[in-house]
Amino acid sequence: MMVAASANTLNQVFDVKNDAKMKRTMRRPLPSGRISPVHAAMWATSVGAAGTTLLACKANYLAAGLAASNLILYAFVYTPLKQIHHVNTWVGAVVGAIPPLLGWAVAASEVSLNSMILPTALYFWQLSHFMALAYLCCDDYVAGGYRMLSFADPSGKITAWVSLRNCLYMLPLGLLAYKWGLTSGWFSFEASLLTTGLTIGALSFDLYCIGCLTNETTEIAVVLCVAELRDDEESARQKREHYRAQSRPPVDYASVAQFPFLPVPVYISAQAHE
Ligand SMILES: CC(C)=CCC/C(C)=C/CC/C(C)=C/COP(=O)(O)OP(=O)(O)O
Repeated sequence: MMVAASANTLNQVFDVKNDAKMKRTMRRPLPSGRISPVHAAMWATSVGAAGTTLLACKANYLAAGLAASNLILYAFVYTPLKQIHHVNTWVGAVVGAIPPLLGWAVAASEVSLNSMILPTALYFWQLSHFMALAYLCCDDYVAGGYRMLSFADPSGKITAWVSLRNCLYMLPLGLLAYKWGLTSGWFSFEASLLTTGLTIGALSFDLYCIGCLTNETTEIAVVLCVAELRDDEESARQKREHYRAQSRPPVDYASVAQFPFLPVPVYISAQAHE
């Protein structure tokens, strides 16, 4: 927890200017000025060093090494990469997948094939999660200066496909955990039920983006598809707005559950906040 807190804090220290430009993150302690970057950096350094030392002394060097390397991967590789290339999402998914491996290393003093089930599930889940987030908050990410796959994908078709593909990869993991003797049959059943639910959600996202769940005409979809292949980011943004204005999802789908993976962030204007 201490090393994760340190990594998260460093991420927010490095991203402070970008986070200040995004509605989703602008009210966090650093961009809103409630905590200074120097204060945060000092906290991150001390808690990170203390956490790694504790792991090395009270658990084992494997756990301490995993924690320290994950901190470096998160704060010094993933964080700058967010502004350079959309591959950042795949790197970030590795970062988020390491904590259960770390827990395993603490308990067993080793990592084995068995220990990879939960990290693998988290890796695939995060890709689906961040694809949905990058699609829903696309303009916010553009404003923040980050690079996401959804930027050059105004119709959302590629983003939705990546989301669906990673949900499909999650489907057999519960069964695999049971086959490897890690869990009970009930766990396997419940995990399969949950991942099937996620996959159905991702499938509806996919169908929505290819136009099957909207009143959008095939003609618009084809025009946008061709436009995507040759457009720059600004015209991609205009096309995305045009696309959203043209294609309305079914009322229930939009109003009851805009997307099944996560609640859509609620933006409170600065005036309303005061
Ligand atoms: C031991 C150790 C170091 C564990 C780290 C665990 C951890 C904090 C994982 C988070 C992974 C991740 C990609 C977060 C998103 O960051 P983001 O910068 O994209 O999120 P944001 O846009 O909301 O700031």
